[in-house]
Amino acid sequence: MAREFEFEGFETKSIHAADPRSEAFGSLTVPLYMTSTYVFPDAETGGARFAGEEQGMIYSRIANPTVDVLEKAMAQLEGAEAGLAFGSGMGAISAVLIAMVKSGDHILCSDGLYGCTYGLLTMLKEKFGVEFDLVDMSDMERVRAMMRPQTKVVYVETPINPTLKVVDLQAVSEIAHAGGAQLVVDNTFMTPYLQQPLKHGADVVVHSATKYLGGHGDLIAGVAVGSKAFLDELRFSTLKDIGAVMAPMEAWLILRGLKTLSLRMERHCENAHKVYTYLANHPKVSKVYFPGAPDHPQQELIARQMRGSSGMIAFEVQTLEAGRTLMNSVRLAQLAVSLGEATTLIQHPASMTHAVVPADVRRDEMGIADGLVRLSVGLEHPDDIIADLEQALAKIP
Ligand SMILES: C/C=C(/N=C/c1c(COP(=O)(O)O)cnc(C)c1O)C(=O)O
Repeated sequence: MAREFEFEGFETKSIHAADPRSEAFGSLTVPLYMTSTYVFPDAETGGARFAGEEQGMIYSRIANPTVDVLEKAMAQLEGAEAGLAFGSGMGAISAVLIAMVKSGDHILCSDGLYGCTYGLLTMLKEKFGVEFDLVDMSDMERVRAMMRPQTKVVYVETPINPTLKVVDLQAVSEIAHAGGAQLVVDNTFMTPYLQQPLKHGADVVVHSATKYLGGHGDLIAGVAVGSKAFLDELRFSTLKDIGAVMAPMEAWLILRGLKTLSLRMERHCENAHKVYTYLANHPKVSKVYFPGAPDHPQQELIARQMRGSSGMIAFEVQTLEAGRTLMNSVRLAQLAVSLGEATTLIQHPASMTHAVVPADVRRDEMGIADGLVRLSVGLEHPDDIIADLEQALAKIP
């Protein structure tokens, strides 16, 4: 079980949230329950647990003791009543959205989303008649105008993958709630160390735990946090019956990642600021998108909503060819999708993470240019990251 807190510091909570002392032997780390099923003491107990009349483990697709500790730890770090773990970020997102909508409903989204999230929305529309629209959420009048009586969910990434635009959660939540909709926020790029959307009016927060939460590029996982009532509903519906469950090993690794989350996010932020300054002054870089930019137009909102920039930077070079030359020339950064781990990663959204988005939507609504490159700034020495970019940019004719 995760302990109830008498300490306030995030750094303390993220280390002590997983309190295994209720387990046997007093192990300091959480025991790893590599089991698919649980033995009932007698038939009556088995029946009572299936009927929901008695607490207790039934089957690891429904709950697992190691995963349970992670769920409670994530709820505490995000300031939620409850958490639920999934086998991937997309598993969490699909379970939440499918639970919230039915045919004929409408989802209003930020005008930028991870490519597969857009793919999921397209599938829900084409196969199940759930409509969705993207809207520029820097214009609240436009958001209000796009709400429909059928709008059940307002779905937001902030900062947006990959353009890093920031959305005012408090303002959007007021519009969503006034229209009878729930606000779902994907907090993957920030983590609860840098941003806690529930404090700004979100109803549910989702994460790709694959990224900063695990922090070491060695797992795929997802998490949702929110009200206990909603997450209990999810557990026995779109988790249990669709089945995108998190394995106990992944939960154990994420709990280990959480212990250094605050340290790692501080270093990701620090390194990203140095890399941003380098890129912003480079003659071959035409535009840089970074929430930590000192002249960022949304400074007031960023200061109110975010504790730091995180480690993500997007920037444009003149052409797609120039971008490819750059990506083919890095030697320290790795040319790979994903983000949020110790290794600096570089990728090309238009042809990789967002290739699934129709070109007109990708370019005209999401603002993803063909020359846009996305950098997940890692934990290497910043001088080495910059020297690597310097030699790679020099290769652009
Ligand atoms: C290759 C994956 C990338 N992203 C993923 C992602 C997911 C989906 O998370 P799983 O990959 O299902 O854990 C959810 N939410 C956000 C904001 C994401 O960036 C990527 O961008 O590089």
